[in-house]
Amino acid sequence: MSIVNETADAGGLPKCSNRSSRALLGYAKPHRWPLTLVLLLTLAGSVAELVQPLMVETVIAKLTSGESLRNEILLLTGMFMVAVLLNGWQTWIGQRTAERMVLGIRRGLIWRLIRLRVAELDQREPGNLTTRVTSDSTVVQHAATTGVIDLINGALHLAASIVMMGTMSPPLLGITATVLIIVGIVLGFVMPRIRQVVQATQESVGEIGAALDRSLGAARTVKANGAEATETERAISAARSAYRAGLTGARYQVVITTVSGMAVQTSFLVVIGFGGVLVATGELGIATLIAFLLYLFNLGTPILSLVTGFAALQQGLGALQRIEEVNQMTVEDDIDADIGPPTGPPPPVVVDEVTFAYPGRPPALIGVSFTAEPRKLTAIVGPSGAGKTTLFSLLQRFYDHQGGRIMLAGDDISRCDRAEVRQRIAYVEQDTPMLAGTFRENLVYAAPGSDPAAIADVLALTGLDRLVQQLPDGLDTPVGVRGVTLSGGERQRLAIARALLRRPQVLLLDEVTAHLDARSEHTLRRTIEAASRECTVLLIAHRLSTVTSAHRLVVLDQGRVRSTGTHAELLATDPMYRELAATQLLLSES
Ligand SMILES: Nc1ncnc2c1ncn2[C@@H]1O[C@H](COP(=O)(O)OP(=O)(O)OP(=O)(O)O)[C@@H](O)[C@H]1O
Repeated sequence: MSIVNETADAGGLPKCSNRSSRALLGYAKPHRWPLTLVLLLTLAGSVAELVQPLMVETVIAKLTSGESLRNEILLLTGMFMVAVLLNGWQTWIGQRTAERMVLGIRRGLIWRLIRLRVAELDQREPGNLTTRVTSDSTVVQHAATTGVIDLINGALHLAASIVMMGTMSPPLLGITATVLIIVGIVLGFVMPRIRQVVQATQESVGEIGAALDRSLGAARTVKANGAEATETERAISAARSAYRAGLTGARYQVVITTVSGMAVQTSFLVVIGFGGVLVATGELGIATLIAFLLYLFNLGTPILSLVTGFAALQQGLGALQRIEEVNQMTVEDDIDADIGPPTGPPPPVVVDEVTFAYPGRPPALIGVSFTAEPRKLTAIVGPSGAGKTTLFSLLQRFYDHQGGRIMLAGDDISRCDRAEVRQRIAYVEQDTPMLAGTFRENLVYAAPGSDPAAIADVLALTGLDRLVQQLPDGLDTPVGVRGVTLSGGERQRLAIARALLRRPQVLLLDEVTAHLDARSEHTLRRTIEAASRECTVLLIAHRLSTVTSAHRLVVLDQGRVRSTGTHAELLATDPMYRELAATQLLLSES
């Protein structure tokens, strides 16, 4: 089944449609006054158009009686000038309102996307989310401004034309109305389908974004695996879906414009024929017939306004559904509190019977309990998949634990604002991502006001001072996209320096020694020891050599705490730990 059909088959459309229409009006509401002004100006332009056939009728009447046309010509010139000026003003106000609206939509989306909960982000592709800000927002903006105005203007213009035509000749209006009803039926059939097509197109555009984001984000992996063809096909297949949906949309557009064009032309011919008979029998004046024909001819304008306004509205509703999806996603709304740097001595971290499962997965942590003492190093060890990183994610409140408590200085962190928790607990991730920018920007990322002395201290503590001296522009040297110009070890030390600069009370380090050579590891061990004299340090380690001197080791296995103790105690009591140590040739060292 094609994407178009899949979307078209989605159930619950009327309900969605009402919700989306309300949401669309919600976006237009803050701009109601400028939009009203634009509408009034557009209506003024329409009135000028509507008056013209009447004036032509007068001109023809005066021409036949040989009267002077001076006043009419002056009036026509004045109306023309006013119409041009009003049109310019209306265009400016309309465009400015449209830009303001799209800014508002984008601002809201950006705010939410950056605050999405980690659980939401786990399920979605970033590229697809991005296109909602870049692409869907403009479609909605077009619908809420141009679409709504075209629709109202078209409807009023059409109604006024029909009234004028009715006053001139009811029989000729009857002919015209029959044709208009046919157009209405066709529009009623085609319009809802346009919305489905637009939604399908926007989904495909989202997929193109997601596919490219995936390939470019992992460009080296793609190249190293020779996966260029697969990745190209993935993005192009989404582009093809957009193309197919676009073509279906184009077909509907053709149906609409052809039917409305033919309707106007047919009624024009019939009115000429029938009107000619009325003129010949003296039931209708020639000037009135010409004025009627001009109204009929000009009917194309309001019909086109109605059609384009309706189509824009349908398109907007389609795109709006994707924007509304973002508005339904859960966000972290407690991270904007202005919380100063943590004060007081470092607290213990008490993990008490904590249980957690990812959605649809067996529990990743089951009844985990231990205490990390302040100013001490607590190491978390255990085989891959044991739940070590998950534990850190809970400590950062990336996810909320489902059972038990995590206490920080006597407070249950699930009752604290995330802003406060993250201000007190610094986290150095496993793959230490860097941001494009300079070395300094990455260093002071979480502590922008740091003074040069504090920066020099952390650089010395992490052994980065020598590297910075060698960089061409020192701290102001760019580190490249995702820090590619630094080695893995340098990135890790920079990430630790960044965390330390914040002077946190608790420091979480996830596999920070993974990329280090013996010398760097030695430097880092000293750094960690120094940090653990200042704050509560929890360290996930695969390489036991980094944690043999830890105050306490917590051995996790399949989501449970298997044992706790010092290195020596665990060697004596825990066979699995002894085996881990043995595989790393530690037994001979100890
Ligand atoms: N975002 C996620 N969604 C669903 N399941 C997850 C997610 N992250 C981890 N898991 C699962 O949870 C379990 C624990 O993973 P976790 O990353 O905490 O282990 P770990 O001990 O840190 O492993 P490693 O040492 O290999 O990094 C694993 O079974 C993993 O597949």
